Parts: sequence; structure tokens; C-alpha cells
Amino acid sequence: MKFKSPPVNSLSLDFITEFCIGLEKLENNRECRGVIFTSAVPNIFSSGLDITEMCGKSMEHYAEFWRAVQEMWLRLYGSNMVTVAAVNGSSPAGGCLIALTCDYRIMVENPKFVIGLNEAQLGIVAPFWFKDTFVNTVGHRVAERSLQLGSLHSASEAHRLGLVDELVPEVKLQEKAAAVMAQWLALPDHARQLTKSMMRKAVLDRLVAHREEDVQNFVNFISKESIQKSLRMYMEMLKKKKR
Ligand SMILES: CCCCC/C=C\CCC/C=C/CC(=O)SCCNC(=O)CCNC(=O)[C@H](O)C(C)(C)COP(=O)(O)OP(=O)(O)OC[C@H]1O[C@@H](n2cnc3c(N)ncnc32)[C@H](O)[C@@H]1OP(=O)(O)O
Repeated sequence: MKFKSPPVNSLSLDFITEFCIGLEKLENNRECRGVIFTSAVPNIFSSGLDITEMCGKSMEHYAEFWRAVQEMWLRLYGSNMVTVAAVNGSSPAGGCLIALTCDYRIMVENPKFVIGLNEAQLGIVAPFWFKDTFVNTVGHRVAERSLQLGSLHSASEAHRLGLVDELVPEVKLQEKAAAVMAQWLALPDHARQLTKSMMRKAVLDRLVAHREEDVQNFVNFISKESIQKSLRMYMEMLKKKKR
């Protein structure tokens, strides 16, 4: 699955809806046993949640958007397929979450590419299921420090921390992703799927059990004037950076 929503593959409501529909089709196709996620936009895997979906909109819109974000994560983290992220560009926040939610992450070894859960830098807070996914990948200590600081890690640092599993030169990315996929698909599906479910079930169940509460937390948090102000300032900063 190739993300192609220029300029930065931000995760808008439309993007997320298409993502979920595409994933469901593949999940229901008995001939499809694995998916590689990558980007068709140069230098960007995904810039994370589309900030314009969280800024200056109605409470109803925030709730609809957040349910879609939850749905994307539930489907991907709970997927029966082998999921490999071929990270060929920067991947902050929600973009990093997509990579973390896969079974395996391969990143291009470009020192300009960054990845991490940088929510704290925007004055917002990664919800518990972002945090759980991060802890399950890198462990508690690394996740705690990286989340509190809202760190964006270079590709080599991300590899050192275990945030990504492998680094490759750009020209080798697709070949490597295909080789990893072949390795994972060599196992009997039922054994791999039951093992994956055993490893992820508690974290998935936690969001399912608290889904509406999590929507309300998000809506209350994001609609606060202080948070809206932080997001507006962040968007301004992104625009100024270009001038
Ligand atoms: C206590 C209980 C609390 C419960 C709270 C619950 C939840 C709250 C948490 C919500 C979670 C949010 C997770 C997120 O994903 S937030 C999004 C974070 N994303 C970022 O910080 C990335 C921002 N973008 C960048 O850093 C850069 O754009 C880049 C990805 C590195 C690419 O850089 P470059 O190639 O130089 O491109 P530009 O910066 O010029 O961008 C082009 C264009 O795109 C706009 N844009 C970029 N990112 C986003 C985005 N995420 N959303 C919307 N728009 C984006 C950027 O403004 C430019 O627009 P213009 O061309 O119009 O200027």
C-alpha cells in the first residue's frame, strides 16, 4: 500500500477512511497474507494526523475524526496479515504510529529523515494506546523519555533505540521489505496469527473497552482554547519555516 497524498501524506479523515477501506479489502482477500506500507511522496512517509482536522472545527467533527483514528489503529494493530513498514521518509507522530503498529519496520538510512512521537512538542498528549504501542516496541524507559521530550529521532538513533528494526540504503528498501515479508510468510499462518494476537490482545482490548471514553477525552482536550492556540501557533511555525 503506497501512500500518495501530497505534499506530506497527512492523515486527514479522507486519507484514514480510504486507508481503512483498503486494509479491510486486503484483510478479506484470502490470497493476501501480507502488506508492505510505503510512501509515493518523496522524503515523507507520513506527517502524522492532519492538524487542520483538529483545529477550528466542531466537537462533532473532532469526535468523528478521532473514531476514524481509533479504527485505523484497531484494524492495523489487530491485522491477521504480516505488516511491514518500509519507511522512506520522515514520520512524525501519527506517521510514526502507523510504523509502530506494523510487525516490522525498515527505514532508509538518510540522516535527514526523522521519526518519533513528538506530540509533546505541539503541546498535545499522545493517548494511552499510542503510548502502549510505543512501549511494546522500545520498552518502558526509552518510551518514557522519548514521549516526555517529544523526541524526533534520526534514522540511526531510531535504529539504536529499537524504534526501527533495520536501516537500508534507499535503493535496497523494496528488495529488503520483500525479503522480510517472505521470511515472515514462510511460517504457518495460524501459528503466527495466534502468537501475534496473544502479544497484542491486552492492548487492543483496552482501547475497545474504553473507546467512547477515549473519544470524549480527545474532544474535551482538543477543543480547549489553550490547545487550539498551541495548534494554531504550530501550524504558523510550519508555514513560516518555508519563508
Ligand atoms: C490527558 C488526555 C489527553 C488525551 C488527548 C488525546 C489526543 C491528543 C493527541 C492527538 C495526536 C496527534 C498525533 C499527530 O499526529 S499530530 C501531527 C504531528 N505532526 C507533526 O508534528 C509534523 C508536522 N510537519 C512537519 O514537521 C513537516 O511538515 C514535515 C513532515 C517534516 C515535512 O517538512 P517539509 O517537507 O519541509 O514540508 P512543510 O513543512 O513545508 O509542509 C508542507 C505543507 O504541509 C503542511 N503540513 C505539514 N504537516 C502537516 C500536518 N501534520 N497536518 C496538516 N498540515 C501539515 C504544512 O503546513 C505545509 O502547508 P503549506 O504548504 O500550506 O504551508
